Amino acid sequence: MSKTQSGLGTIKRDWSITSVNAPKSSQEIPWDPTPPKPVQPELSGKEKRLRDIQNALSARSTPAVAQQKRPSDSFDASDAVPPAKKKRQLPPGYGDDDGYDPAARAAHFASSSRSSALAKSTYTAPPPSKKMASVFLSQEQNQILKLAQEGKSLFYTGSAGTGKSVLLREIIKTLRKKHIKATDAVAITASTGIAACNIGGVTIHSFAGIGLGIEDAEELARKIRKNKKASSRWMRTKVLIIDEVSMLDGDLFDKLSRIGSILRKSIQPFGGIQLIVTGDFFQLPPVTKGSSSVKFAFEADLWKQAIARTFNLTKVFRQHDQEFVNMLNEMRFGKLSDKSVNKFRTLSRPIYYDDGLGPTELFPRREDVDRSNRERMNRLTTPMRTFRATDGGTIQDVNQRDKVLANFMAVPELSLREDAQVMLIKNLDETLVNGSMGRVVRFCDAATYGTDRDIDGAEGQVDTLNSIANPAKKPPSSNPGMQYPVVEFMLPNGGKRTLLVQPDSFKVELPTGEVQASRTQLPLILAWAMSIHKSQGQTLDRVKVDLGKVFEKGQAYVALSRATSLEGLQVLNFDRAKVQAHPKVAEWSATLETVCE
Ligand SMILES: Nc1ncnc2c1ncn2[C@@H]1O[C@H](COP(=O)(O)OP(=O)(O)OP(=O)(O)O)[C@@H](O)[C@H]1O
Repeated sequence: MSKTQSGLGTIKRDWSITSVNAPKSSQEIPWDPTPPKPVQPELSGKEKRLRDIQNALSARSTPAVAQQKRPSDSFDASDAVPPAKKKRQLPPGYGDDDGYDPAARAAHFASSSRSSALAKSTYTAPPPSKKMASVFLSQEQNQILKLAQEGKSLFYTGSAGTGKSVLLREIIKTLRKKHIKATDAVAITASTGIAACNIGGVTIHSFAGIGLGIEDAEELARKIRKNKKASSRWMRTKVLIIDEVSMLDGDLFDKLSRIGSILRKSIQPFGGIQLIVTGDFFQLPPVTKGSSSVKFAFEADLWKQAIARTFNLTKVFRQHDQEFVNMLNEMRFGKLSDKSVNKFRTLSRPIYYDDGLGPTELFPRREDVDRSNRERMNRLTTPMRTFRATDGGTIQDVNQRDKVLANFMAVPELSLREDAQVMLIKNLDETLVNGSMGRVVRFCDAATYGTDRDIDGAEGQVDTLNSIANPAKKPPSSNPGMQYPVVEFMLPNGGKRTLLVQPDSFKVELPTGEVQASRTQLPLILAWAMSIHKSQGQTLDRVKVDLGKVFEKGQAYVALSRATSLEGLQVLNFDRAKVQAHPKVAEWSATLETVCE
């Protein structure tokens, strides 16, 4: 059966509520929907999301957490074929990774001479407000935030789309505020470079100064002592945040804990540093070498000692259709019912979209991603323009720096043509966010764009990335005569918004503010295809996955759970055997009750 769908862009912000059936073993925190909103079943998913976004935007009361002014951190960066920005989709107000300060931006729009011009921006839907909307954490998210603020070491998990990343951003903001006098007190790390880029941090290896971390803890501690910067990080850190812990090796967790104890001369795990750990062990596992069997972080000897509390988020924000939520949950545990298998099989039908944007096809291997994007580009006949990144940073070793840069979403060389399907990889405001899908409609220089001389542009098309994302400063390497892509983005409400996209900066920064690696590039990637690894954390309205190519446990779950609806999901070669949960994870998750209090 084929069907035509009209345009619905990638939804970054969901405000309505869907609960997943939590495993009995999990620790549930009672919660009420905040803000309370009755579900109106007669609305379509798209209408519901639009309604909820509008409600949220017009809500008068803002929760304390959402009102907190962002610290003036300035992370950006992403990864190589990922997800990161797992990079996860963040709702409005969560632009920690883009150096965005809503207050500064609002002030700019109020005072800037450009504000009147911006008000003329052409939209096919109601023009969005320029300020980032507040996010209302659910009660369960708020409870965890409170404990983190009180200094508790904790691990929280939850199925895909339960707002782990959103909560982590809030925890980071809150803890940075708490430790405002010691800028490097909060160390933000993740198990992989891509995941680290998504939260504006560094890899746990890089934070710890352990290189590959092959030696034993004592030897590594000796090495770190000789490295002034690394040992000072260990001594000054008060909170260690570890994201995407599912990909962290259990032995490494133990080593890190022991290193902390040795360096900080404390018998406590990690030398007494508060730990905030998150991730979903049902998603991607640690990379194993050769035939060695995987050891998850929860299998580490010191896991239970280091993690005082474990929580399981249960409220799914990404999907609104309870049937789909249930199917994904069954899949997560590798226990698909016949009904769900049959339903997944029906998803092999082609889906036709009538707005020029197709699905993003998710592949396990980067070669397939590159090939697919290349093939689609080659079908276009318009002239190709190539944009090369400018790279920098304090890492002197070129190979090492390139390794870090390879985790950025922003690519070293971006070739575009008119009609190319692209994804925005920065949060700009409440409608243009990391993950927004669009199409290149033309190329134009910044001086001409939106002026009388801009004969190709419709009247009023004057939004530029510079004016939105970086009002106070010139874009990093914007060249006045240079032509940049004009992209027509799909908005969450089904409308469109056109933007001149200019270069922006991405960086990996240590807690001290040292920029290890930076890249200036257009905040766009080709989006006909993406790797499952890079898609981790994304929220996509249109997804195509061929499960025949999936080889790793957790990959199928990650890929399919990116989709916001069954209507926007095409699944080829569905095979029950491809969606098995790792037995160790399934077993461990059943013991969560005893891990939790
Ligand atoms: N409190 C909230 N209010 C509204 N929307 C939210 C909230 N928390 C999360 N979301 C939205 O839910 C979606 C998924 O959030 P997020 O990426 O944080 O989930 P996740 O648990 O990290 O998912 P995954 O494990 O798949 O990466 C995003 O679109 C996000 O904006």
